[in-house]
Amino acid sequence: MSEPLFNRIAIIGLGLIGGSFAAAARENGLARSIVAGSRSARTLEQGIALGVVDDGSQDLAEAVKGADLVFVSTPVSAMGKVLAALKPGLSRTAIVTDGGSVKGNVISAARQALGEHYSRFVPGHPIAGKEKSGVSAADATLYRDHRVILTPTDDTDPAATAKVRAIWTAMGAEVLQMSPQYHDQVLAETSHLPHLLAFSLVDTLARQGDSNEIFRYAAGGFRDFTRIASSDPVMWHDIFRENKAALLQALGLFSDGIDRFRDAVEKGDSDALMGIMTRANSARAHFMAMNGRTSYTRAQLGEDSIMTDSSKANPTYLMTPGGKLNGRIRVPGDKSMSHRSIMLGSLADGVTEVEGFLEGEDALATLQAFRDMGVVIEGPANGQVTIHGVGLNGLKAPEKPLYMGNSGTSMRLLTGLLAGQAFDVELTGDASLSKRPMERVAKPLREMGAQITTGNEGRPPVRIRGGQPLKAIHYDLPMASAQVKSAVLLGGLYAEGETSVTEPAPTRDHTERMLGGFGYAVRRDGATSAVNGGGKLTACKLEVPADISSAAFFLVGASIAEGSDVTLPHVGINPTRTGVIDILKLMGADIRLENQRDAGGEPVADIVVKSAPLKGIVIPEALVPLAIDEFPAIFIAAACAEGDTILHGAEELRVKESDRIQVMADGLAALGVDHEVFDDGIRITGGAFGGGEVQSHGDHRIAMSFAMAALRANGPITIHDCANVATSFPGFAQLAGHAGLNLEVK
Ligand SMILES: O=C(O)C1=C[C@@H](OP(=O)(O)O)[C@@H](O)[C@H](O)C1
Ligand SMILES: C=C(OP(=O)(O)O)C(=O)O
Repeated sequence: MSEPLFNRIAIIGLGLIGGSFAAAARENGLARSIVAGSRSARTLEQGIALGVVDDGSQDLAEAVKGADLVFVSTPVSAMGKVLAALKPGLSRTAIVTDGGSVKGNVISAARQALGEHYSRFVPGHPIAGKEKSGVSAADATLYRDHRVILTPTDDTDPAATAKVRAIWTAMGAEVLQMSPQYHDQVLAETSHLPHLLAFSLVDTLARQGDSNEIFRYAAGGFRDFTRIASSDPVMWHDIFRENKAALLQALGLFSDGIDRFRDAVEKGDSDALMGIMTRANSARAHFMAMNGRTSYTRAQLGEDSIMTDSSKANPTYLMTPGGKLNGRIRVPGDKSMSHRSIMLGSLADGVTEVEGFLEGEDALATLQAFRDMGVVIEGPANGQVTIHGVGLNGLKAPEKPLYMGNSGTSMRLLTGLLAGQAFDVELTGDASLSKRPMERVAKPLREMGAQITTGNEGRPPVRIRGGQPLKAIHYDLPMASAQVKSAVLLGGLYAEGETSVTEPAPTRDHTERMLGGFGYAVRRDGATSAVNGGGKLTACKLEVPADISSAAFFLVGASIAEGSDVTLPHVGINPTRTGVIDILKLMGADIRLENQRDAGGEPVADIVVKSAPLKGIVIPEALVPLAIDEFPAIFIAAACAEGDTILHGAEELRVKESDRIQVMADGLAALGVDHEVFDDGIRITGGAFGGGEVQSHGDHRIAMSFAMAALRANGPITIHDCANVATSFPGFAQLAGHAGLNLEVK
């Protein structure tokens, strides 16, 4: 047996929290002996009788003698006195920690009471509890899969913090670390305020003369809202007093919110009412997703700064080799079009209805940004979104920076669109987006008169100074980028005169087509597109087809896995997006387009793919921009083809969510695929390959591409860091599993 973490643990205050800590320590073999200190002889007797602790003392200094860990779980208001009382018994090296729900005041009390021993005090707060209280309710599993927040200060000994972290982790808890101030603020907003409101609502209604009548009719809403008003008044009395400053601040925020709501009700302002409630709906959906550890809003909500155990938030794909793909696979809506539907719908006059919207995190980041700028957007529900457009000049200044998550398209297109607004705005993103180049859009927009600054080396954050008159320019795009083209055209909506852009090679033209769909004239002349500023967009109905970039994984998977036969219905086959089909066909793939039709100005088809022997090719450079997002998947096809596949002219791949040339090369190397990296591309020699461990570097397309590689690998493939698959393809694992891929999400 391994050594227990502690020799002797003393629990001071043997209620539900202390008793459960003792029970969990015992069950997990974390101490040789466990004793308790409590003023109540009865509690001690009970604890010993239940087998939760071995021994106990009413004298707290006596109780902690010989303990190398002391866990104090008395009410927060008593903490100072309790610590002073136990201090004389503390051994020099003993670590003291607590379970109080307020940290600032507890820390001040501990600093005073413990004196020179303060550096061994590790403030903590397990976020767990249940309706029952007292040691008789002690539960060895209470902390399993719950969060525990530690708030060490600069004076706290890091070794002591590490040991306290270790014991909580051993009890199955997820340990987070943050500053005491942040803890008190977050808890005031998310726990103390709701408790106060529940107590207050019940009390307010109970005071009314006919309260019995009211409660008789109290329905689910009342019960749900006020359940926590049954909590222990003594404990909450303590918390409200001890966390006064943060609670008052949270109450202030809340009363501002209530005033806004009241105002909207009074005026019968439907837009304002719908705005508040649709934002609340989506925020709550994000919270729930966040707790399921999937949402881009983790960072937006400050969680990145408090998450220390990110592995739990980030799934790994465990791929069993072999298998084939079969059936009808409906992949989610087109990402590029989903972004633009929100942008143009918001700027239109009237109500735009969208069907087939991609409920992935990138498109949701765009949607949230427009909500933050005052646009009322209902949904998404089952791909349906209703956008109450505010007109070209109706956006409002957001209250905080707009968070674009992982999405380059959101940040670049919004930079263009926001360059001509009357207000200042800042755009931020996650770790990957924060490394991507933004000067490519800032530069032409500055030429138009915009005031834009970018961060270090031209990366995010992007800060835009409002109120700058824009003038039209002609811009020759230095690289084939639909995002830069779109940013300039969207800026052009606000510029005086005709803004035109010429591209070096055709790139996706959804901005041009969709502007047309909203009744905004776009002049198109060969490689040049142009708009006149000052026009108007008119709301419309939009149908977003399935995303060919998501379909691409199945085009490759079905091509490489013998016996596959897949139909991908209703996929967008806009000619500026079909490079992947052309490339795979050149390699020998069996791909047919059936039922070709027009859906709201975009061509769509059902794509039928059957497995076929592939051969290596030199990829025509003209096809590169038309397949720019599909190269990770195409590289997997190349690894399964006979002979060499050679790609040049694809340096843009290095500035996507990851450096897609290098990251794919690293993954191919892990599987033993022969290849050679070029600055602007790669050579891949196809053949048999094995399993291995692949890092996706948080890049959705890398993760999904290597998932398909498993169909032909000779060993299992483990793909790390797959959370961002949800940016473009929520539900990928399930859908692919259904089609025949052997994928386990861990
Ligand atoms: O305009 C768009 O919707 C996109 C353009 C492309 O980016 P670049 O413009 O950087 O090539 C593409 O990679 C991205 O996924 C979506
Ligand atoms: C490059 C991509 O997206 P974005 O630039 O919007 O992050 C992509 O989806 O592959």
